[in-house]
Amino acid sequence: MSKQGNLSIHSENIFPIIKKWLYSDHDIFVREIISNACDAILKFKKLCDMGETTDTLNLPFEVKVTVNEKEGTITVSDNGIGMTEEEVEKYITQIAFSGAEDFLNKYQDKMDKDQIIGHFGLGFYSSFMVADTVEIDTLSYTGGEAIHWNCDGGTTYELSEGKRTTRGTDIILHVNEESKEFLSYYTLSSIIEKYCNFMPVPIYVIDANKEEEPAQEGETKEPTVPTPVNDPVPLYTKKPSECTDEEYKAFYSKTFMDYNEPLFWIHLDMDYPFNLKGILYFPKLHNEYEMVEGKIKLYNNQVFVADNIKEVIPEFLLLLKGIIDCPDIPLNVSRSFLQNDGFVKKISDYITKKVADKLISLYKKELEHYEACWDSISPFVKYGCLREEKFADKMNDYILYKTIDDTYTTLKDYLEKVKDTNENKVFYVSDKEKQAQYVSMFKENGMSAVYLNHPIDSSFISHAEMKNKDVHFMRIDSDISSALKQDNAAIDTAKEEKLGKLFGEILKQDKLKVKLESLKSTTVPSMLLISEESRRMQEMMKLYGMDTANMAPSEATLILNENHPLITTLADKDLDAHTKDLVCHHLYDLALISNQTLSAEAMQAFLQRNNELLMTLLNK
Ligand SMILES: Nc1ncnc2c1ncn2[C@@H]1O[C@H](COP(=O)(O)OP(=O)(O)OP(=O)(O)O)[C@@H](O)[C@H]1O
Repeated sequence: MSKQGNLSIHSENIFPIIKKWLYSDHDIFVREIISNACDAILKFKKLCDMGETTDTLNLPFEVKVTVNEKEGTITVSDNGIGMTEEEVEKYITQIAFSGAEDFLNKYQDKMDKDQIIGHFGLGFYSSFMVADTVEIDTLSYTGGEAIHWNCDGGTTYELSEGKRTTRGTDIILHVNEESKEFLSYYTLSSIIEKYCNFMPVPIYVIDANKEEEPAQEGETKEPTVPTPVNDPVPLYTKKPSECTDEEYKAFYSKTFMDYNEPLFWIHLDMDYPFNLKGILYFPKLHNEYEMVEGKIKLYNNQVFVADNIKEVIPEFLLLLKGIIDCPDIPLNVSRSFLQNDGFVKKISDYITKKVADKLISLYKKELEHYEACWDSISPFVKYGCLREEKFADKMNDYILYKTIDDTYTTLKDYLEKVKDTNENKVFYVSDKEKQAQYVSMFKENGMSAVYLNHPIDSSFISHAEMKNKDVHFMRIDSDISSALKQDNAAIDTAKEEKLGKLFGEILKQDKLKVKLESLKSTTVPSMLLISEESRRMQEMMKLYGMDTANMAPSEATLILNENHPLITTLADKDLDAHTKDLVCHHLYDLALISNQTLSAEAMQAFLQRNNELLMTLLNK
């Protein structure tokens, strides 16, 4: 039997386009050809299950990829369903080809290759991206003649009698000059691992040019048992009830090459109204400022599609590591289509809901563990709240705040605790070092404040205020709470005025307010309070790249403690001008220092003053 045929009337332009197109990721052919081979095996298995065939020859089911660098070929062999002559003509030359033609007509004008999510649809013909000639050797499970198909990338193909004696198909690619890199056993193996690591049939990669090392004299050599490059039954395809913690952890480290244990995970398993399986892992952060580089691998029926597709997976989840396998997502469509697709939105809503449910259940059932994980997961949860309204609504009562006593609290519990001293006000620490003096004052007075010192927190604070209407977040140095002041202490206004005038004349800072307060603490003579609003405004302007250098400093108030001897002496004693100047500057600098770093100039003056003070001590 030998026969020639024309591929299609419009085919002249197809091959050059296939060859050029998707040049950047032409390794896709690996996925297309191997997934066809797996499909052929699954189809045959199905026939066996249905009792349609009793052919048990040629087992076990497997796909073999043989690379022969010397001959320049890659052969993908399967022992699946095979094809008859009619099927080759129908599926390969008519349907598949018209599929490829349709596909290219549709997308060749779109220069943006990312337009098509998974590039599904190019199918068998993607092999012509890397091969000049492609051959098919196939024998159908229905028996009959083995078929050989051959096409050299022109407009015709040849059909003749094939050589296969067992059921299945060999696809032989004669790799072209420009694609020789794929003939390397290691390159090809790693591409197969990338695209086919969870395909449902064992896949073996064989180096045809590798010679077995001869056994040494007197040595009996054990034959090497080949191992598949893939995991045909990945953990996420199993039922959650069948998986152990150890298996989840092992799957994590193998899949993500991360040898740190994940904090916890969510096994997704949905059949209706869409199919979705997967596992999402929460990785552990090594320090509080680290942002993990997450990775969500998207699969379609165990065939790898791509990493981190934000059109399908809510963006904030990309901070996690995980696998999502959803056969229902339409992948041969543009990204902008996916973005606006209601069905895809439902999938992403489902995943978001599952994540929130898991976190809430941890809070309710394993609070201790949830608290232990909080520092690692908090940037993720907060980012999620900023990005997804629904997630924020669900999580609102389960967001933890770390207090200055190193305990964890919810917003509700915090507000309940402070309702007598600072109702609806949350004092927070944004910088542990710079605000240490305020923290110790709070602690001395039994007051509570929370740490919000992650870069994400400034945005999160505004969001939390929006969600919790009456609540105000105040940085710990922005206000003097009544709890820090002495009860019912009347301020001597004449003294306050006198000191205000003195500091005004000496410091010459128009914007600086001076206030006398009767603080409980007798160790702090002066402190600086920075207005929350004006500080936030400046921070925001900085964030948007506006020049804040020449702007007036944030509204600040210098608090002088009426109960500190330095202040009373300064107010009451008749001091010479130089001493007054020295003490006022110093009190201001001391207040400033516990709030921010001094400018170079201020630091210079401060050090000089210190020296002078030491000299006066020595000269006493
Ligand atoms: N190894 C194989 N064994 C048996 N049939 C095959 C094999 N490879 C391809 N075929 C047949 O050729 C058809 C066309 O394959 P092609 O890869 O072009 O498209 P597809 O697999 O149907 O869809 P997709 O575009 O998603 O890949 C397949 O549907 C199948 O019937």
